[in-house]
Amino acid sequence: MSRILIALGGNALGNSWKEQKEALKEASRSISDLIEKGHEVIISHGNGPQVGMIHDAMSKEEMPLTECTAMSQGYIGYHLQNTLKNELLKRGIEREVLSVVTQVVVDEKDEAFKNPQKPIGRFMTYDEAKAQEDAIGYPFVEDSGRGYRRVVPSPKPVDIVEKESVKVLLSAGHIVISVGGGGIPVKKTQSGYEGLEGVIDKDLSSGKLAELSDCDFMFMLTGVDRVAINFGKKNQENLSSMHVEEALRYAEEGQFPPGSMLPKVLTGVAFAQSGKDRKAIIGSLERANDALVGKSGTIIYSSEK
Ligand SMILES: Nc1ncnc2c1ncn2[C@@H]1O[C@H](COP(=O)(O)OP(=O)(O)O)[C@@H](O)[C@H]1O
Ligand SMILES: NC(=O)OP(=O)(O)O
Repeated sequence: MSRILIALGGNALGNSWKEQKEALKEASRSISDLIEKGHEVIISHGNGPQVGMIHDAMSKEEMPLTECTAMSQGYIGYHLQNTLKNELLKRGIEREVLSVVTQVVVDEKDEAFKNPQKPIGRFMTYDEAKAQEDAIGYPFVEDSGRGYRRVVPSPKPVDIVEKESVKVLLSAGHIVISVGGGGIPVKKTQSGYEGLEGVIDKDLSSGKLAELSDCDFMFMLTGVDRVAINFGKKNQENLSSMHVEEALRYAEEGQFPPGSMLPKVLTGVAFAQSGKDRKAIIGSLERANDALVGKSGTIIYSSEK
């Protein structure tokens, strides 16, 4: 039996509440397979498309991104609690599934605040993105051949405020959802914690949570079956495994874009190096079970495969 953190990609959640619920029914089947096999599971999720949608919808209120991330934790967390609980009940498994609204401490001097790099919201054409930049001042980037998206600051996670509660819930046997959307970015002040504008990368926060909760495996489930080098080019090569040194070399060569695959690979490297026999796997949700037995996904390892 292993303890596994599963990080669900924001883009694997669809573009509307209906699509999200259907996608999470599918995710809940894969996650339940792991639970049925006796593994302990912790879940985190992205919120890039969703936090952009919420921010746009709340624009009249000028709702800060921090509050929008909190809303996305409730919105996605509810669907996940509901679909996973129902799938477990169908299989005769009685377990509590609950979301922890999670704050993540960041450094207010993080360079990311001056250099927005995290794509959020919907994919746009160049002309749409440029018009939005001219009208509202939102900078944008091209995102992995899929279109153009708004970018926001994405500070690195330093600590998880609710980490002790997460550990208590896990040791009581509950299935916990935490650091949704990377967690709500906060800074520590003399009088407590205060929200900061940005969206933390959920893979980086998930890596922290996986280390703190002593996981054996960390799954980053996204839109591709495997990490590739020369991604999107004629000579694309999908990788079934990467030693940490190989992964860092590819990262140096610029094989992984900063707003998408780079944080996953760097998180995988840090997790694999953080303890003996810890392994990170990047792969697709549909093939999560295959990935656990090495038939899919890209395993990142530091000692033995
Ligand atoms: N080298 C690469 N190998 C595989 N996928 C890549 C690579 N570079 C960019 N990508 C793209 O990055 C995406 C994963 O990043 P992203 O969509 O931000 O993740 P998430 O699913 O967590 O939201 C993949 O679906 C793929 O389109
Ligand atoms: N917060 C975050 O990293 O979301 P995505 O995984 O959707 O980009």
